[in-house]
Amino acid sequence: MKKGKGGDTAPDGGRNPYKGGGKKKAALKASAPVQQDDPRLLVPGLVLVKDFISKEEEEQLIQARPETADSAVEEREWDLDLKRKVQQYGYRFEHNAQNLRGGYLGPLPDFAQQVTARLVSTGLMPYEPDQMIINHYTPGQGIHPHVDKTHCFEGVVGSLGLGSSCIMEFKHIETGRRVDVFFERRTALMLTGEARYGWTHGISAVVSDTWKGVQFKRKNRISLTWRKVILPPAKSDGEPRPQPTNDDSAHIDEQQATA
Ligand SMILES: O=C(O)CCC(=O)C(=O)O
Ligand SMILES: [Fe+2]
Repeated sequence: MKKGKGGDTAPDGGRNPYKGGGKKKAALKASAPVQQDDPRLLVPGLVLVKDFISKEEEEQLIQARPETADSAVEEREWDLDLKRKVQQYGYRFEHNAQNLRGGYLGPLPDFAQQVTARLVSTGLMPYEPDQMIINHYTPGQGIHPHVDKTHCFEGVVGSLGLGSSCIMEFKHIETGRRVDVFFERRTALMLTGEARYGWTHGISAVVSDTWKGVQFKRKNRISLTWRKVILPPAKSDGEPRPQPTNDDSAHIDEQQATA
């Protein structure tokens, strides 16, 4: 897999096209299956791949999460600062400061290696991700509407939902138009292009979701989110020193820093 800056290997992999220097939009991969209502049309750049992993893989990932993992998996404390439990791998994003000054925590974990590789080999992720966040939600927990920080992360962000379905709410930043998307468990949800930069996404803090008249009770839900960080050039000692510029004022979270 060719490494490099976003945009050189895949559709919409580049920097924020809303800030100039945008890359031309390319067609979505023909092979990517899409769920009901074709959300690509409603939220351009949104890609949903149903059954991206099998039920067995889902179970393995849930069991392998670090709090229950054997010694092969790096022990990692859950970060309880937010209203949901969070763990991070790769580069650490500081939720309070909204930057990458948390430094490098090490490679992405082995237990997620297979699914990470699949994201890349299928072309969904146009580069090797070097940051992964695990969110753990109990019923009634969610995530505020936000745009994943554009000064910290490249143009494609991928999430995989485990254990529970939910509704992800998209809101167009300029028009306020809202689109709800049923985010089924085992589905890979990719934010590219306009979906990445022009819309917020969030999950309501509710105990059940109603989709097409059917009520879905929330269960414990774990999501894995892969991103590639935007790093400044390494310092002379060879240690990468994340020093993102704070050019993201147009894309702040609606309510608080969450992503
Ligand atoms: O839980 C999810 O599916 C979404 C997580 C998310 O948006 C994020 O961590 O930025
Ligand atoms: Fe996000």
